[in-house]
Amino acid sequence: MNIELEQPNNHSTDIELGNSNNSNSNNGNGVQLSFRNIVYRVPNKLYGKENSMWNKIFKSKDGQEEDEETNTGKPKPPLEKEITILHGVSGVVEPGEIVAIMGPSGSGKSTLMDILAKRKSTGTITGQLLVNGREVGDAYKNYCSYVTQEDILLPTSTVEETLRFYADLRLSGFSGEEKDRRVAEVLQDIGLSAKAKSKVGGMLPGGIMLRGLSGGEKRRVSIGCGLVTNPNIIFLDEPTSGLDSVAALVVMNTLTSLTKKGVTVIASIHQPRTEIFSLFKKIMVVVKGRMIYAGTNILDYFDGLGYSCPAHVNPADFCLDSAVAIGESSRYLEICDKWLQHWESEVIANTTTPDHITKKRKKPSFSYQFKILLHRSYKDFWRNPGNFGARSITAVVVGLLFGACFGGLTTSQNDIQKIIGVIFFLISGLNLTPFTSISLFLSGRALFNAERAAKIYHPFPYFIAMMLVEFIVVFVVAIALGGITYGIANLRADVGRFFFAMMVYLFVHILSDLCIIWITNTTGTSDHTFAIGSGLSVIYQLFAGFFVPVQQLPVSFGWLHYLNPLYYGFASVMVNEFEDRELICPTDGTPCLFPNGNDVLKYYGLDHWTRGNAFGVVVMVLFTRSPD
Ligand SMILES: Nc1ncnc2c1ncn2[C@@H]1O[C@H](COP(=O)(O)OP(=O)(O)OP(=O)(O)O)[C@@H](O)[C@H]1O
Repeated sequence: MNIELEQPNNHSTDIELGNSNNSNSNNGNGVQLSFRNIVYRVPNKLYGKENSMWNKIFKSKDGQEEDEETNTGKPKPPLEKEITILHGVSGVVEPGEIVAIMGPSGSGKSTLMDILAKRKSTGTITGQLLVNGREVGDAYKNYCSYVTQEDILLPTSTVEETLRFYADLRLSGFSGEEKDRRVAEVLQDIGLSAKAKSKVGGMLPGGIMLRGLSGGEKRRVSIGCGLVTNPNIIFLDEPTSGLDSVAALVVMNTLTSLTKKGVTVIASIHQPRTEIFSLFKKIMVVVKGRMIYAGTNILDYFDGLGYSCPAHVNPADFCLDSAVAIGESSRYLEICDKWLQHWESEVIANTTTPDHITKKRKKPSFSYQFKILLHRSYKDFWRNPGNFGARSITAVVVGLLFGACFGGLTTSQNDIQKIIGVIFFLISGLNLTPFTSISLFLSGRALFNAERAAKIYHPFPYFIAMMLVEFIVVFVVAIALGGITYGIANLRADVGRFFFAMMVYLFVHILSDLCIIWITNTTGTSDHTFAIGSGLSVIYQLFAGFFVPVQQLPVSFGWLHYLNPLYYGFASVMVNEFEDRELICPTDGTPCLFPNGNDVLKYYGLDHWTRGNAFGVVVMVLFTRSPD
């Protein structure tokens, strides 16, 4: 990212967020947001390819490039290294104003809003972004909140808990009572005091539907999350999209009531109905990355350009249609220039800068973030027992089935292959179980991404809290599956060796779980996670040393087993089971293949391992992978 917002003459401000004393009221102190000459460019990914393609097509036979002047008449294509998305956009939003950013699809509304909310992390941005006439640097985010189009909320939390979570993480330094009071105020602001104890609801990971709030109510909870910090400006990406007309109007009334408390509301909208359109005090129209109007009387302005709104036509529809028509007309640039001149000569001249306010916000410590995140994860875990239930019941059933197949094994030669089989299939089963949680990890990822975009916590405490709760399931699954099978299969009867085997199974399971979490977070889709994860598992199992002892693997890729954590898990449990163990030889004169467990280890190429060394590698792999 390359942000080059120009510094105005005024110096950057020291910012101080109200402490507990001003938590009761909303700011009362709206802020003026002005942006000047915002230009946004992104690299043109097609630049290189397009260049060579056009060169091939339009090079004449003698190697000269052709253009308008040559006999083909075809113009040379514009081969710019960067695409300009916004071309010098300027505007002012006054304190307590409610502003709609409109424009045809792809005109740059979301881009402009992301830049105004300082959420753009790619491309080059130039221009000025001023709060009450001053540049406020990194502290800008203390002034504003951003509400995304999707309501990504934790379904198992109540409305009150959701807001309290934001209050805990964003109102550092406030006492518990002050946070409660702030949450109560926000509940009132969004009109959901009566639903404070209702669960948000929605589709739980695994497909169970939890009954909860309506779409409009969820949208208001999302707005509430943004209001907890008492922001001066709130940005909303299409706040009414996806809602029925009544719910959309309720959301808009909520936003309008905020402006009466001094909050500045800026929303991108598509085609609102007339009642909603009329609630916006100012309309900004962006067409092809340029502002063509920003003001309170759009219909008159368009009328002056020759676009008159017919009677009984939704003015929002009319504005959008006119914007499209302007974008396609030959007068487009002329109209943009006209607006620019008007902006420079009249709007800037008549704009006064309100008094400056200061805001400062303390960040909660990592340990406090961890505490809050752990508390929420723990509650979510118990309120959504489906995944835990399914995974632990499956572990018990599979353990019993393993027991049925491998029950009551002895150390006779006939049972040795079965002992090795049960050891391998336990490792393999624990490697595959995390696949049942892909949807759980994916929903966690969506929530994490949304909350991280709002920068309410650091990923590290989130990851540790999430893993600690996940550890409960992993522990139960590993011990249930491993313990039941170990007991019924009558593996080596030694308390120390039993606990050692359980430890290895637990670590192999944690490692496999982390692997699936990592793939889920990287790919972001269940299909890709399943494809990559299952491919990896097959390779891991193939090279674990069970199907083909490692010394018998082809030399060219036999080394792969060194990279395979399942191999080390398998090796440590095998050594645990067989080292220095007398095995029963046949008495009928049949040759005795493995008179001692050490012979089994030798046959499988595991005789150079101690159980501690092999387990040590599993632990090492776990700790080198966990930061992922
Ligand atoms: N990082 C980027 N790289 C390349 N193109 C981009 C990038 N960001 C935005 N654009 C392009 O800029 C244009 C404006 O995008 P933007 O999402 O702001 O439009 P919009 O007006 O919000 O559209 P819609 O109403 O359909 O959401 C689009 O053509 C988009 O493809």
